[in-house]
Amino acid sequence: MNQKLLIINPGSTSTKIAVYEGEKELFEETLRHTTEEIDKFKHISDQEDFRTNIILKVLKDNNIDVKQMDAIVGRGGLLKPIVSGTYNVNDVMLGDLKDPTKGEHASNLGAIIANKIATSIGKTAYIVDPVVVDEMEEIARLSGAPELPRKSIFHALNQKAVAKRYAKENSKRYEDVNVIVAHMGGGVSVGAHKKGKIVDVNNALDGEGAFSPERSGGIPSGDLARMCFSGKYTLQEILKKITGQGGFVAYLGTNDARVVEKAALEGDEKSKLVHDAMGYQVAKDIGAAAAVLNGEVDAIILTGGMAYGKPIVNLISEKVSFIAPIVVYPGEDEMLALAQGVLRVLNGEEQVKEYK
Ligand SMILES: Nc1ncnc2c1ncn2[C@@H]1O[C@H](COP(=O)(O)OP(=O)(O)O)[C@@H](O)[C@H]1O
Ligand SMILES: CCCC(=O)OP(=O)(O)O
Repeated sequence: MNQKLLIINPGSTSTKIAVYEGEKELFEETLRHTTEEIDKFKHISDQEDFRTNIILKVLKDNNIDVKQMDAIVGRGGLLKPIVSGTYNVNDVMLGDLKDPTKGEHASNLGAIIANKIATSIGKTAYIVDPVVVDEMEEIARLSGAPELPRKSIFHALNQKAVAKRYAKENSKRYEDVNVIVAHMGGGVSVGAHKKGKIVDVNNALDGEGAFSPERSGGIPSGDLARMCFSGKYTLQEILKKITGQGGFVAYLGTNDARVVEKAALEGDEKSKLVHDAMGYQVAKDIGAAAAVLNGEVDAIILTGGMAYGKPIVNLISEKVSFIAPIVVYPGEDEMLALAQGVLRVLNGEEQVKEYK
């Protein structure tokens, strides 16, 4: 009999919920969160009740009985760097996710909420391919400051899922293709996938790569250092400028790319400039990833919520289609990928991993 799974996927601008029976989606809903809603909370872990309550309400409103679930699956957050796979939620993991000094991102809530619901019904909670999956080559880890090595923090789950989908749709194995994936969500990551490994990717959380609806992306380091020591800001305020209140939020006061796109199309010059600048930066990162892959690129995949936006897709495509064919998978395949990761474990095809 097919197993029933509740899937919980907290993103920086949304909470996505799904129920699967085997690989069949029975229910899916995306709840979008405005900057005002999210900004009320000092720490990500403070959002636990807010997001849990809306999840339980959505389930109730749709007559879904959580007790019927065989397992609960959450998006995995800011843990120590680990290999790709399915992990059961344990106390060490929960301790790291609840410790704000280890990093803060909405994905931390995936395991926390999944565990809370799983415990209440006596079932197990899992995560799959958390944002800290690390397959970077050694050469990619060096920044110019030895005490500040580069880190692999990105949309690992969807990057892997869409790259595998591309390979399958082209009758190839993921391990036999080179692709560049640009995930454009609340954060933006551009990954270079070389024969089944993501050998380089920007840290999508912490001030690397293109700016995004709510992140600064890479910013001038010297000016940032001077801003930090100007006496005008606390550490918390500076970190917020990088993650949460950067990008579209800083320029335009919204994390909603649909609002920015609409204003740009209606002639608002600032919205158009900011919208186009983000596309320009993503295109530059795709060019850099092509260099990582020595120009041997089978496809460039544009994905994430913003890949629904035709103007941004067109802008990026115009700049990088000389490198390889463009494939657009709007939204993400994260819910199915979370379900599949746990089904492989429940069906005995894969060993569950233990986070230490
Ligand atoms: N139809 C659309 N056109 C353009 N942008 C969109 C569309 N739908 C969603 N988005 C934007 O995608 C971004 C969120 O992407 P998503 O991958 O869902 O992110 P997250 O998981 O970080 O919440 C938001 O800025 C949202 O406004
Ligand atoms: C923490 C990296 C992944 C990321 O940025 O996710 P969102 O786009 O959901 O914020």
